[in-house]
Amino acid sequence: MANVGFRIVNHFERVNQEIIDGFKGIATPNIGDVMGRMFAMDYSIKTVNKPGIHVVGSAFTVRTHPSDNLMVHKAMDMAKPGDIIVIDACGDMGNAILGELMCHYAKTKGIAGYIVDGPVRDLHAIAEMEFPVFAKGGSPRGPYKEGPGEINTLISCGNVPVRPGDVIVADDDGVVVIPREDAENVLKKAKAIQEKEQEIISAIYDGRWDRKWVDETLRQKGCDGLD
Ligand SMILES: O=C([O-])CC(=O)C(=O)O
Ligand SMILES: [Mg+2]
Repeated sequence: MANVGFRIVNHFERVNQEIIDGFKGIATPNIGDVMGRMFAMDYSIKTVNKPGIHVVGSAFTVRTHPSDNLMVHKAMDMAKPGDIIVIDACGDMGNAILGELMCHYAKTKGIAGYIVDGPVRDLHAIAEMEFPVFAKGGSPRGPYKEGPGEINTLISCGNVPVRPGDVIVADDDGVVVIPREDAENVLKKAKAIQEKEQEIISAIYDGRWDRKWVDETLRQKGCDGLD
């Protein structure tokens, strides 16, 4: 483990599959809200897929030198079915970190998707094949294959820390990261929020949505012009 910046960690704990599967169908805003609104990635990391995408998996992390994908190729060979490869490319927009070939290969391995703090390429082909990819944008510039980088160490992606084994949920709104030891608790709370929001929607259409809090809050904050 001495070669800081160029090393691979082979073993880490994944969250129980039942808990990971529990997040299927729960929208990212509901999950983000129950973590203090602190664990959602930056808006710039968004889907390059067609609308309606929703993916859940276990983080398999890569930190790569900007514009280089050597360690991402190694990660594809190592990741397990259901893993989402989360790539910290230092937020650099120089060169695409992956493209359609790497998506086809990942798909055959049962890898659930890619999240990239950087650009990708072959956008049309990726959208057509419906393999989940979230990135900062597109670029035709291809990646180098020189290294260095790290696999399965702490990374930062979209301004959120991500550790291998954290739970990732991504949809049209973006990406949330659930710290692995908190996954069960966050799942319970996110389900409760989802139910509560359904209740609110019913209340809106029944004319029962309580709006008193808006004026109360404005009054408390000293706003002029209220009745
Ligand atoms: O050349 C690369 O490594 C990335 C790429 O375009 C692909 O995977 O299709
Ligand atoms: Mg390509």
